[in-house]
Amino acid sequence: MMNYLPGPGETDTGGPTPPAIRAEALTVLRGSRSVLRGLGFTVPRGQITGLLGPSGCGKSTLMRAIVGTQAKVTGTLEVLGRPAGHPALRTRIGYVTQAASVYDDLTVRQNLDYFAAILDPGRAAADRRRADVTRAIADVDLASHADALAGNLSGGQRNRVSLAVALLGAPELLVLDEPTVGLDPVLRRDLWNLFHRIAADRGATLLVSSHVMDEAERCHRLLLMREGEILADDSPEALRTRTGSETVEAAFLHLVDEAVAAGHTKETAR
Ligand SMILES: Nc1ncnc2c1ncn2[C@@H]1O[C@H](COP(=O)(O)OP(=O)(O)OP(=O)(O)O)[C@@H](O)[C@H]1O
Repeated sequence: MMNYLPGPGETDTGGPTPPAIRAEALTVLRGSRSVLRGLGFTVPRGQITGLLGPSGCGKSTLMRAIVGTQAKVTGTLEVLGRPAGHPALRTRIGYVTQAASVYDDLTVRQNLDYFAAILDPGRAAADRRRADVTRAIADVDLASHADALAGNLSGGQRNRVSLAVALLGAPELLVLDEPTVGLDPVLRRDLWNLFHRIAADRGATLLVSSHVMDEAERCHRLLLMREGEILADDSPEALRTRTGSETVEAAFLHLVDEAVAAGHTKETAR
């Protein structure tokens, strides 16, 4: 079951702009296991939403469902007003997986030229492509390495090339799967500053996963996950206040304890 709503620029329903993402009773099977179970949440436009939770809780699976590459998805999942995976969404979403997707035998600029040519083909678009590539390289602060072979870059620099590829075409929604993993504190800070610039300057929506709880404090909103379910969908401040916690990490642990206690109560009542 996938609902359909017209996107911007299409036959208008006259209603308000839909959220960047809306899920209702969203379930995903991997093999025969239910790895996402009845999720319901919305992701607002123009903000950074953090998707946080321990390893294996289903963050990557949820991101794959959102970008339309995950099989066995049931329930409602709308992205920018369209059902997830709709062909019209391809150029409106940028997706960065955990493994950097770059060609080692091409330079940074050649990598971007290649992906730009797929996104925006044809001779007539050559000037636009060149400008787009130069902007994306500058956005991720790699102008000084534009002519370096990707294979000679550090892990953090390669991650930034992947991010630059996702920024081509100025997508409305960026889905970034653990983009800061393995980066040193300075690079992590710089990348988060870049995410905020992208949201503020372009009004883009960012969904960023992490299992490092201190990154939660950098997000406008949080989706906290555990074992295939959403534990909380709120701002960091509201979460801390609601749970009487000093940090989002403490709030998360508080919510886990609550969920475990509720589970025990249910078991005992049976
Ligand atoms: N190809 C697969 N086939 C079957 N089950 C899978 C497959 N890939 C992942 N899973 C299972 O789905 C669940 C969710 O995995 P997922 O990769 O979405 O978690 P995650 O929160 O992104 O983890 P991490 O932070 O370690 O990347 C896990 O229990 C995992 O074992």
